[in-house]
Amino acid sequence: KSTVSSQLKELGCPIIDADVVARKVVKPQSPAYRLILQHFGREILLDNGEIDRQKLGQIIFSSPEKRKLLNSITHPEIHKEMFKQILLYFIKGYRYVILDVPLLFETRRLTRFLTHTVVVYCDPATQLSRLMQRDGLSQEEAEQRIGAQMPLKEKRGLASHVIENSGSREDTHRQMLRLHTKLEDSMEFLVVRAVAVAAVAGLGGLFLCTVRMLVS
Ligand SMILES: CC(C)(COP(=O)(O)OP(=O)(O)OC[C@H]1O[C@@H](n2cnc3c(N)ncnc32)[C@H](O)[C@@H]1O)[C@@H](O)C(=O)NCCC(=O)NCCS
Ligand SMILES: Nc1ncnc2c1ncn2[C@@H]1O[C@H](COP(=O)(O)OP(=O)(O)OP(=O)(O)O)[C@@H](O)[C@H]1O
Repeated sequence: KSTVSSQLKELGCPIIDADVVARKVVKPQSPAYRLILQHFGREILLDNGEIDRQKLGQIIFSSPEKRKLLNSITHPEIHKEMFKQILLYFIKGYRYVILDVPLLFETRRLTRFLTHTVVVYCDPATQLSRLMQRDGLSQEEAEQRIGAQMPLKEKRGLASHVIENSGSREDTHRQMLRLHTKLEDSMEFLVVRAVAVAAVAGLGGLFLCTVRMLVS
């Protein structure tokens, strides 16, 4: 996903990266940080008071219950922050925003606000070896992380568009350009801008409707 979203960023597309947001919402003294400490204890902290991501990762990727608990703490905060950022882009006049979200189909919370969903697919063996290489993980650690998410094959069936990324970056780039053109063509930005003005004027009830149109 990050590979494709950074290619889209180079084209000037606005991107909201859920992984970046996830790091922001657990900064020391934030509500999610406090809840994490309450439930996981101070032993998951680094000396500087920040969360030791490696330690927390070891805990949650080897226990589905703990992962569920962490998700229940972080996901509402992540989604709130993402909606804020979406609205900001909208106010700035962007016609749409691209969300880079690892657990989109697993949490299902966001999908109803989106008209287009894109899965960046690669075959399982390639996924495993790329993850091991990128994060310096053992095979077991990488399998645990992949096992904590819906299989890509299943996600592929749920997406409205698929980018096949088992091959070269150049091939992926070409597919991304084709998809970008197709999606740009499908934007109805005049309607979207009209709703944005209403939302900025404080018509709170229109917020969800605004978001739905924004990411269309
Ligand atoms: C557990 C944490 C501290 C580990 O951090 P770390 O920097 O070591 O790993 P990173 O965030 O890069 O994730 C590693 C891999 O695991 C996946 N992943 C991350 N969180 C989860 C999760 N809750 N469930 C399934 N897969 C996950 C990522 O997509 C990635 O493929 C961190 O992933 C986290 O805070 N997760 C909970 C928030 C979350 O769900 N983030 C996903 C995006 S919304
Ligand atoms: N076509 C490709 N050829 C070679 N390497 C690739 C290709 N696409 C992605 N990679 C590499 O695979 C690794 C994983 O890709 P990327 O970080 O884009 O995945 P992601 O879906 O964002 O992952 P996560 O959900 O784990 O954050 C990265 O090191 C990336 O550079």
